[in-house]
Amino acid sequence: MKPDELASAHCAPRKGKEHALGAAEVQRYLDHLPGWTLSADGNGIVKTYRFEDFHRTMAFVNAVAWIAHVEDHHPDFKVSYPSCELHYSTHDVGGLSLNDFICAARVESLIGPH
Ligand SMILES: C[C@H](O)[C@H](O)[C@H]1CNC2=NC(N)=NC(=O)C2=N1
Repeated sequence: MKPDELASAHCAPRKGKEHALGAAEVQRYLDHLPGWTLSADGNGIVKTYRFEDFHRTMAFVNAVAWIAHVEDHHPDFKVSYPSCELHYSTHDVGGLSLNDFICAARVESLIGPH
């Protein structure tokens, strides 16, 4: 999939090692997702979003939760008063799949320029 197609794609059940993305493909997608980086263990992608106050942070958390519900793909959240760290990884492949990048791209579209 081309990186600019991620935000309009939908997650699909992806289970098993054959759906794990290789390092080159991971880097190609990360290059199109500003602020997203590989997690320390290399099995996930992370980004911290910053907000003016708790209300805005929680509005973001709820919007991302809706994406998770619709796409049936679920991030870990680390929530503080002015920030939310998102962590996407695909447990079913033991690493990164296309689903992680689709959701990250959808969050980027949701939040707009920042
Ligand atoms: C059946 C269902 O699609 C799977 O259990 C989904 C649900 N949400 C998921 N979320 C994440 N982050 N990783 C998964 O492997 C995963 N699997």
